[in-house]
Formats: sequence, C-alpha cells, structure tokens
Amino acid sequence: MSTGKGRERHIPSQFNQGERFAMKEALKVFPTIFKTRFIQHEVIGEYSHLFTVQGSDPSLQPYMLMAHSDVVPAPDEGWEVPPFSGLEHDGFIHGRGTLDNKNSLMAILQALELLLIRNYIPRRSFFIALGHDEEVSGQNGAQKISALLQARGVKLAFIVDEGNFILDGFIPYLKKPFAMIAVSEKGGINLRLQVNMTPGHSSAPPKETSIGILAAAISRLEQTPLPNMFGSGPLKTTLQELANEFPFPANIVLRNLWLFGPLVSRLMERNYITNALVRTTMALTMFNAGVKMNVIPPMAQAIINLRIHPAQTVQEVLELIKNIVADDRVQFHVLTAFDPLPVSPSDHQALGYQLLRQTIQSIFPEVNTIAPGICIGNTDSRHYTNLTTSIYRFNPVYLHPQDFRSIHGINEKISVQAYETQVKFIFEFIQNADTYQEPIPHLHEL
Ligand SMILES: CCCCCCCC/C=C\CCCCCCCC(=O)N[C@@H](CCC(N)=O)C(=O)O
Ligand SMILES: [Zn+2]
Ligand SMILES: [Zn+2]
Repeated sequence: MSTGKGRERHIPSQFNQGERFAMKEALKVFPTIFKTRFIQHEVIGEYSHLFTVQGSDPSLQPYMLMAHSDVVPAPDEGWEVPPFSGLEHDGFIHGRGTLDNKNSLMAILQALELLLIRNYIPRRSFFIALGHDEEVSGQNGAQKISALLQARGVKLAFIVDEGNFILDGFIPYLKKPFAMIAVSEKGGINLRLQVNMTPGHSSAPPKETSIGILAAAISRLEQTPLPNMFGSGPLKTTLQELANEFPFPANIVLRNLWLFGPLVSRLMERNYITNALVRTTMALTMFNAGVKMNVIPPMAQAIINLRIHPAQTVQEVLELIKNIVADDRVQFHVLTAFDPLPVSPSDHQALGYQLLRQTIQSIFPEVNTIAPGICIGNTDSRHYTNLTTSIYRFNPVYLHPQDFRSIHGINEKISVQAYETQVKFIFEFIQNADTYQEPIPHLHEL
C-alpha cells in the first residue's frame, strides 16, 4: 500500500545501540512526546491517558492505538523472579504485565518518541488510549475516553488493541507461526451463584448444606460443556486461510470443512485453548462459603466467568446454565454481561486490517499466513463500538502455548528482542497509516 505521491522520506526503523539501550531501560517519561506542539495529553478517569496526535492532513480520518497499564494480581509463589521486579535476565524482561499489556503501552509510546526524535510529523491524526482498569471492565478508563471522544464528534477509521498475536505451536501438525488478527471477541458474563440456608449447630447437620448444594450445582456445570458451535463465527475463515500451511491430508480436511467440520470440531475441543474457540466456556473462578468450623454455613457463593461464543447471546447462555443447574435453591445474580462483539471487516478495502497485514509482512517476512479470527479474551476496545465498526485486536508479538499460560498466570515475560520488534512494528505501522487510502464504510451483518 503506497503512502501516496509526494510522501516525505520513509523513516527507516533502525535504532542505534544507545536508543536500544534507552528503549529497554525507558521507565522514565517520554520527553519528546510531552513537548511536541501537535500532541495533546489528557488524563481521564484519574488514571487513564489519552494522547491526541494531530496530523498535517485533517481530511484523513483518525485511528486509535490502545493499551492498558493495569494488571491482574501476581502472588510471588511459583515465579522465577518477583513478579513486580521487572528483572531482566537471560534476554527476557520478567514480570506481570510484560505480555498483558504493559509491553504494548510502552512500545506505543516508545515508537512515537523515536519517530518524533527523527522529526516525524504524521499526516493522519491518531489517538493513543491507555486505560487503567481494563482488567476490571474498563468502566472508568476506556468507557470514559470513548464517551469523551463521542461528545467531541470523533469517528475513527479503525482501532488496534491487544487481543491476539503471532501464534506459534498452538495447532498440531502446524509447524509455522501465523498471525491471527482478532476481528471480534467473545461476549462475557460474570455470574454469581448463591445458596442461602438457616445456620445451625454442626453437630446435627441437615442432609445437605449450602456448600454441598452449590458444589453439586457447580459440578454439574463442569461436567456439562455448553454446545460445540463450530461452523458459525470467524473460525471457519481462520482455518480455511490456514489450510495451505498444513501438510496433506490436513490441508484437504481444512479445505473441505463442509464434510470434515464435525471431525475438526472434535479435535479442537480436546485442547483447552482451541476448545475456547468452538464453544462458550465456563470457569469457576471464586468460591466463598462458611463462617466457622462448627456452624452450618448460612450462605455459599460461587462466581462463574463465562466467555460467550459469537453464535450465542447472554440470554441464551443464561437459560442453558439454569437448565444444567436445575435446582431452585440456587440463586443467580448477573454481575456483568455483554454479548459477543460484531465482526470487523477484513476484506481488501478494510484499511486497518490491510495496514496490519502490510506491516506484519514487512516486519515478520517469515509469517506466511495472516488470518482473521476471534479473541477468546475481552478487551477495552469493546467500549469503542460507537466510534468505529473496525476494531482489530492484535499485538505483534510471538505467542507460544506456554506464554499463553503465563498471561494471568505465573512467569509472564517478554524477550528484549520481542519487545524491540514490537516497537519497530508500531514505528512502521504509524508511518504506513499515513496512506491517503480511506476506509470504506462497513455495515455489520445483523
Ligand atoms: C486456530 C488457532 C488457535 C488460536 C489459539 C488462541 C490463542 C489465544 C491467544 C490470545 C488470547 C489472549 C487474550 C489476551 C487479551 C485478553 C486481555 C484480558 O485479560 N482481558 C480481560 C478483561 C476483563 C474484563 N472485565 O474486561 C479478560 O479477558 O479477562
Ligand atoms: Zn490485557
Ligand atoms: Zn489481562
């Protein structure tokens, strides 16, 4: 994709040793960003940051780069190094947030800083939205930034946020890495199940206690996976795009999912990560009950975190859950819920998707396949559907299954080289976005 006639020189993404050292050590502010006249910085919701980078051509529709600064907790147990030490050793930077999602926040700011140092002036305006509460729904960060931009009449050409990666080693027989750009994300429900009972002396217990009733209900849920929805949603497109990367006969199977779909869906549900692509998943994440060792528990509570497949809705899933529990003593409280997100365009006219493709091909020439897919997690970008129909969840970082397990898990880390490459990608992407090509309006399928 050309950047158009008369484009000032393209700034090569080569960084000298000093810059690379500074990149790695850059825990200080980015001085050039904060003193550049065409960049406005605002703090939103007390701890989120919005940068408006004004381009030289106001006729070009702006886009947005997103990341978040907050992280989930990380107890020391199991970590090779203290999870908040940021320790660097063996070529890795260790710590909570190095993949989810401080790497992106720092890489975006670092790339912009390096561009500004080279006297870069963007043609296309863009926003940088850095949320502070993504891990707890984004209501005080992203949601407020979205409302502010809407009040200002902003419409975005596209958004790039976290959510998927260059995947390597997730599928048996697929030896090559491939980039999956998430064009949608699953819906979500945080559901509280609760059983209340009259407390009493444990020396004369009832046949069942609140804990026993709730535990039995939870066990029924864990033993009853929700329906396999393979065949609806972006997954088939993902697999068909991947077919060429597979050896015979897997490539024939993937090119004929009309016939082999049931086989492929069974194979995908065997692995806990690919299983998350074919169905709505349920995870029992919290269980609280009991007050004393010799008191019949008056109340038992459990929290189930559900991620809804694109072919289902919140209401449908709640009905399925209630039918599996099938016990009137169990009360249901929906704490948070949202439907699966609309599918963003990935055709040749989809500007954001094509810019990602172009930059992936430039920075990762070894990655032959770039496919649209779905994000099995949730992101702050869901708060911006009022500003654009083109939301892409993709971080230009290789992810292996063991890396995925470290996200919200233990020993999260990113290699220095992967971080430098992420900076390089964003450095190039921002310049590639200066193309004169404009997005074609996209209407979501109903
Ligand atoms: C066919 C190919 C196989 C593909 C395998 C997919 C591998 C999974 C790759 C990436 C998924 C990681 C998800 C990262 C984004 C999620 C960020 C996050 O943790 N968000 C929170 C938000 C919580 C909230 N309340 O909004 C979350 O999802 O819990
Ligand atoms: Zn995240
Ligand atoms: Zn997270």
